[in-house]
Order: sequence, then C-alpha cells, then structure tokens
Amino acid sequence: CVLKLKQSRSPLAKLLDHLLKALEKRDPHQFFAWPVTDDIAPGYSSIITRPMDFSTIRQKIEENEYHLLTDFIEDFRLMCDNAIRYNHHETVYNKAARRLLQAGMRLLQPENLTRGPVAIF
Ligand SMILES: CC(=O)c1cc(-c2ccccn2)c2ncccn12
Repeated sequence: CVLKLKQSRSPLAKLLDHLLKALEKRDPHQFFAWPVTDDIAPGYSSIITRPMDFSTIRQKIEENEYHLLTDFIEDFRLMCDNAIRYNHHETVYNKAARRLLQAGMRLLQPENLTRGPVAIF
C-alpha cells in the first residue's frame, strides 16, 4: 500500500484549526456543522448562492486554501450571514447565527488573539 505522507501542518493551519475548534464549541446544537440541504431548508440553494459550514471550513484548512486569517474570518462571517438572511428573525437558526457571530467576532478580534491563555501573536 502507498503510505500517504502526512504533510506537516503550516503554522497558519494550526492556528485556524485551534480557532475553528473554539468556534464550533459555540454551536452546541451543531446547526452549522454540515452544509444546509434543500431537503431541510426549502429553496435554500436558490436563495443562498455562497453556502458555508464548519465542515467545509475544516476541509479548506486541510487543503491549505486559507492564506490569511482574514480569509478564514470571511468564511465564518459568510456562514453566519447566510443563516441570518435565509431564516426569519425569530427562528432558532437566525438567533443561533447572531449569537455565534457575536461570540466569533469577540474571539477573533486582534486584542483577544494577543491576550489570554492562548495568546498567539
Ligand atoms: C444553518 C441553517 O440555516 C440551518 C441549519 C439547520 C439544521 C441543522 C442541523 C439539523 C437540522 N437543521 C436548518 N434547518 C432548517 C433551516 C435552516 N437550517
């Protein structure tokens, strides 16, 4: 069998993996874990032209598709904005997306990346 050599993770990939894990903890119901399908959300793919979810973000980290922290933050915001736009204001999904976005922006703002137990800069 051909052994697939595990590429050594880039420092950015290690950082993004750590941040992704912290963000996933703020989605306890796993509403954002997997792509939203038209089966569970009628008409979703016609309304949301750029879908995003945590599993896709993880795949992009593993395939080194993020070159900057801002690219990762953009996908996280896109994921939350999609849910805020598709779901009516009072639904669990819209509320969860607004909470997740707030928590994520606090975690990802520069001063919080340079302070606390996991200061990374
Ligand atoms: C994120 C989102 O918009 C979403 C996740 C879900 C979801 C996610 C996991 C299990 C069940 N539903 C969902 N269901 C209906 C309408 C929208 N959603």
